[in-house]
Amino acid sequence: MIPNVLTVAGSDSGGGAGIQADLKTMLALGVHGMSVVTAVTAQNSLGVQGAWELPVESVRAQYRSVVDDIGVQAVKTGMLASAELVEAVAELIAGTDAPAVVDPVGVSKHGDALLAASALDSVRTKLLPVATVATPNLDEVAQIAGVRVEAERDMRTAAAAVLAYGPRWVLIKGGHLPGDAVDLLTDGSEEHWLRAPRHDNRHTHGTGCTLASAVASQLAKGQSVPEAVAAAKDYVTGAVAAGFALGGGIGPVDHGWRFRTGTER
Ligand SMILES: Nc1ncnc2c1ncn2[C@@H]1O[C@H](COP(=O)(O)OP(=O)(O)O)[C@@H](O)[C@H]1O
Ligand SMILES: Cc1ncc(COP(=O)(O)O)c(N)n1
Repeated sequence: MIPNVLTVAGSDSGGGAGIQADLKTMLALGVHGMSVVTAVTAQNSLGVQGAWELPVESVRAQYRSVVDDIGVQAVKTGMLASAELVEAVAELIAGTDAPAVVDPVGVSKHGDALLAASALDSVRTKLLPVATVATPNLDEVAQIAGVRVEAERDMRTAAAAVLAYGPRWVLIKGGHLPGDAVDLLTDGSEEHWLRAPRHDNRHTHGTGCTLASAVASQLAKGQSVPEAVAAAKDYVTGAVAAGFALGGGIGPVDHGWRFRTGTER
C-alpha cells in the first residue's frame, strides 16, 4: 500500500515552492501526493508578482473530496493566506485522524507576504494547537512568538515559545543563521539537534516546503516524529546541495536529486 499524503498550500507557478515542491517531494519519497490549493501565486525566481486566494468553500470542498473518499495518512499545510482560510483548515485538520505538519508560511524568500498580518492570531490559537509538528523558520518564530533568534543558543527559547501554543512537536529551522544548517526538534522533553553542512548555494527556493512535505511523507510511512524529521533533513540537505539556477534570480532546490544520483529509496 502506498501511503497518501495531502498538502494544503498555495501554488507556485515557478514550480520551486508551494504545492509544486510538495508534490515533487512526495513523489521522490515514494508516497501518493494529493493537493488542496488555497491560493494561486504568479511567482518566479525573482519574486511573487501576484497572489489570489481561493474561496473558503472551495478549500473545504477540495479537502472533503480527498479525505472522504481516498483517505490520508498525513497532512501538510503551507501558505494559507488569510485568517478565514487558516481557521477553516485548522477545523478540517482537527476532524482528520492523521498527523499534521504545519509550516506556518509567512513571507517568501524575496520578502513577499504570503499570510495576512491579521491571520497571525488564528495561526497561534487555531492552527498550532492541531499540529503534530510545526516547522517555523526564524522569521516566522519572530512573527508568531516574538522571539528573535540571533544564534543557535536562542533556538531553545524559540522552541519553548512556539510549543506554548500547543503543537506536539516543534522544528525550529535555523537555515537563516550563518554557519552549519542547524535545526532543533523538540516536544519539550526530548531534544534533537539536526546539523548539516551549509551548502554555499543561492538556489534555495522551496527549502521550507520541501522539508515539511518530507516530514509528512515519512510520518505517513509510519515513522516516529524524530525518525521522520531526520530522514527529511537528509533529503532537503541533498536537495539544497543540488539546487540549480533558473530564470534571473533564486533557483529551486532539486527535488529529483536522488533519482539523478541513483540514491533513491
Ligand atoms: N544553504 C543551506 N545549506 C544546507 N541546508 C540549508 C541551507 N539553507 C537552508 N537549509 C535547511 O533547509 C531547511 C529549511 O530551512 P529554512 O531555509 O530556514 O526554511 P524556510 O525555507 O522556511 O525559510 C532547514 O533544514 C535548513 O537547515
Ligand atoms: C506558494 C508558496 N508557498 C510557500 C512559499 C515559501 O517558500 P520556501 O519553501 O522557500 O520558504 C512560496 N514562496 N510560495
